[in-house]
Amino acid sequence: MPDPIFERIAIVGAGLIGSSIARAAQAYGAAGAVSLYDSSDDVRARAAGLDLGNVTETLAEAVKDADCVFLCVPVGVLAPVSQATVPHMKAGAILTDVGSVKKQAAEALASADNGAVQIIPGHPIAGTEQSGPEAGFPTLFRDAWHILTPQDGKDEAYAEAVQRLTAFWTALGAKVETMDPGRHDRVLAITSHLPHLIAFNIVSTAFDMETVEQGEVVKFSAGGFRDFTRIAASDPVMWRDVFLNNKEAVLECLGRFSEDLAALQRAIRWGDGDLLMQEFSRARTIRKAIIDAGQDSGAVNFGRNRNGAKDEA
Ligand SMILES: NC(=O)c1ccc[n+]([C@@H]2O[C@H](COP(=O)([O-])OP(=O)(O)OC[C@H]3O[C@@H](n4cnc5c(N)ncnc54)[C@H](O)[C@@H]3O)[C@@H](O)[C@H]2O)c1
Ligand SMILES: O=C(O)C(=O)C[C@]1(C(=O)O)C=C[C@@H](O)C=C1
Repeated sequence: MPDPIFERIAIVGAGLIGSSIARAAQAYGAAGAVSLYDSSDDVRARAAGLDLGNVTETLAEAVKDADCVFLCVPVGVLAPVSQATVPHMKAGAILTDVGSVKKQAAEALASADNGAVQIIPGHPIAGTEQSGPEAGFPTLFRDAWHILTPQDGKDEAYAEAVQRLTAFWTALGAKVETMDPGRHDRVLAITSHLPHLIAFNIVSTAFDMETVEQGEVVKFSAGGFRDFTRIAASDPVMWRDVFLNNKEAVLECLGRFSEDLAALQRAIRWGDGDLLMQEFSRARTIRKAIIDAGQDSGAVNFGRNRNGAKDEA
């Protein structure tokens, strides 16, 4: 095994993402030691039985000797968790996060800046609909993008910290790219946030229709609907926080989406088969381009199963 990138890392929030980082860091030798803390007594007890690293009873204990601290909590609590974490960190250590929204995360982490730690927000574009410490797996980040949104106008020590964090995620199998947080939030609004909103909504509509159709919606649910229910099974707290903290970009996408949906509705009403053909063919081309990009560069991470295998075109 190569030398670890960090002697010790700390993970705050031992759920799907936190436990996957712990597993991957150990499996690929990217960290010499791993400490974990979670505010839930139940999660701490479960994590302690999973061989993820040293599960501590306090936040301070977990982060005090860490070279890099990963905040893996819902984005709504990033500010208070950062403020509770930074005073216990070593000088020069890195504070990063995995939040699905980046403008708000950058502000939340910066609110705890004491001038002694290196703050580098981040987001792995990899996940599943599961939550909790049992749901994590070491190959989650393999071939997936990891986006870092470093702060502007920093010194050489900061650039070195960004390089080290990049090396860590690369060791976990991810492809690292840096981006402006606002741009990240606009891109993710259409590729991740809106699809989740649509899934939550369609499942909710089906739930209401279940009563009208006397239990036959669930009984005869077909493949397309089942795929939506997987996404809609995602953690409600995480997604509430995503929408509340990426409001502007999501509302912008939703406006355009509603207009395009209305055009399809109109085409169905007026029997405009040409328009339907045109739109559906375009969508098929996009799906093919995504699959081809994934095969060429290994950079697209979707439809990943727990074993890390990709889905088929
Ligand atoms: N689930 C995904 O697919 C995915 C993908 C990429 C990024 N993310 C981001 O990762 C973060 C974590 O998501 P997850 O899916 O691992 O969720 P999860 O529910 O599996 O884990 C979150 C953990 O954080 C803990 N927690 C909550 N508040 C805390 C606090 N104040 N102090 C310490 N621990 C606290 C919870 O007890 C829980 O165990 C979120 O910010 C989410 O946006 C999720
Ligand atoms: O595969 C899934 O279940 C996911 O929803 C993962 C997914 C995504 O939308 O692609 C969800 C949220 C993230 O912040 C990153 C990845």
